[in-house]
Amino acid sequence: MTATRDSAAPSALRIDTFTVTAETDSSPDGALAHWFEAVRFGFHEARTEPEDLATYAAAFTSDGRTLWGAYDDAASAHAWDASIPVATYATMVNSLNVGNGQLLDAHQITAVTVRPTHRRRGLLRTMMTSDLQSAASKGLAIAALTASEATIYGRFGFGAATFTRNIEVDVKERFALRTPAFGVTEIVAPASAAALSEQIFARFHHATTGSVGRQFAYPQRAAGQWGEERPVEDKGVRVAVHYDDDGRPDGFVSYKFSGWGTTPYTMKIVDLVAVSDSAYLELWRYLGAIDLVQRITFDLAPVNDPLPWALQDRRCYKLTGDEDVLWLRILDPIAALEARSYQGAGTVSLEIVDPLGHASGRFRLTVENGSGSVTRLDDDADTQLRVDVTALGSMYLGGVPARTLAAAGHLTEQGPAGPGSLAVVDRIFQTPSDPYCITHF
Ligand SMILES: CC(=O)SCCNC(=O)CCNC(=O)[C@H](O)C(C)(C)COP(=O)(O)OP(=O)(O)OC[C@H]1O[C@@H](n2cnc3c(N)ncnc32)[C@H](O)[C@@H]1OP(=O)(O)O
Repeated sequence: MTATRDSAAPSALRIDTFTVTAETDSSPDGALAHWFEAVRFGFHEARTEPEDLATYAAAFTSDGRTLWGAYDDAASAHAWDASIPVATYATMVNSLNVGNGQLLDAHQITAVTVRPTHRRRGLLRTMMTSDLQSAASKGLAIAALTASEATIYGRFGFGAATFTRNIEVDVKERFALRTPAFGVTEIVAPASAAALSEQIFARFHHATTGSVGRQFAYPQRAAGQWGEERPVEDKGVRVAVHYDDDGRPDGFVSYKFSGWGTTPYTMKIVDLVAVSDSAYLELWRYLGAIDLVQRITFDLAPVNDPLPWALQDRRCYKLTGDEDVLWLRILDPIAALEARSYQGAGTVSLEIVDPLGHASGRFRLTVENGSGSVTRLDDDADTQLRVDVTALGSMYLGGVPARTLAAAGHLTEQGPAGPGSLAVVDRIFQTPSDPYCITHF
């Protein structure tokens, strides 16, 4: 474990950061155990079981996580152990599919908690501003997170960029698909499930704009090797894999029965990954054929879900919620805008407004044959559009049209060449499908 100290912490608090490695002390008295105590406290979860710490340490080592803890050395007598941080924060780097199969390293932020006794004193702001500065100086063009509340991260330049839907599907007698069946679906032996899920996710990740690479825990949870609460086997999780006509696995679903006490009898999808729309529908055909089940719930359905349109009776499909998943923060607009692909050709000049300064400036984006190049302009150059950095994050993957953000005041046409530039942005930023992120972190 390597540690550094941040002297910018609010007075009397000490911020340490450490990376988890194979040598990290995972004993109940170690810094990792104390860090977990704080995170689980922050998210209202039960205290960590000591025997789980070594498993988490191995997982975090594989993820390459850096952990932050803010410590209150001046805690009064009888207060919780001063070695348990009063605030936590963690980062790792994973790839983000920015469209057209292009993967860009994204700086991921997770495990943000501040103890109620220490909230609203600027602890989050201290950790976040110092971390974003460091990520930008390492050359990471984008930071990403999934947010517990929509009100926290806009002030740091993050905009909601991908969305999913919560659905309930009635799988009683009237459930049937109108699409022709293809391939086969098999129940997977528990020992093979993690590797198969990884293999299928890798294909999905390369094919899906908005997907982020998964941390160590994902295949374990998909396979039931890890349960929802603890990294120990959950024997209630079952896994089915769909194989295409050539016998190649192209989708999996892992699911768990909610119990005979739940009515209607409900199967909850733990994870579902399909590399094509047809594999997705075949997994639903399988789910709809499970006997004794009346309802299936899924929290990560795509916004433009083909399922209701493939059902004989689209009213089997009920939308129960709408969620933002990935929030993006552009740190380097030149690298970020040049990494994604575009539709056709067009030119637009932008003034990016970023209160933290990372993406501030004036830029010209020139798109030819779907590729973009970006030039920094003089600070007093005329530009056609003024855009908040949060809006740039929201429109970056094509998930939110610029005209929608403009209507909400986040984007404004300006200057003599401004009129019409919004339409140009909407045309060139359009993507063939909605960005779709099915990974929380
Ligand atoms: C990526 C993730 O991990 S998402 C999980 C986020 N964590 C949680 O939801 C756990 C419960 N909440 C918490 O632990 C804390 O309340 C946190 C982490 C959200 C905020 O920590 P704090 O140290 O209190 O934030 P800090 O004092 O730095 O506030 C910075 C600014 O954000 C604002 N802010 C902080 N939390 C919130 C919130 N939940 N809603 C709205 N505004 C907020 C503050 O008012 C402040 O605004 P200002 O700069 O305009 O004055």
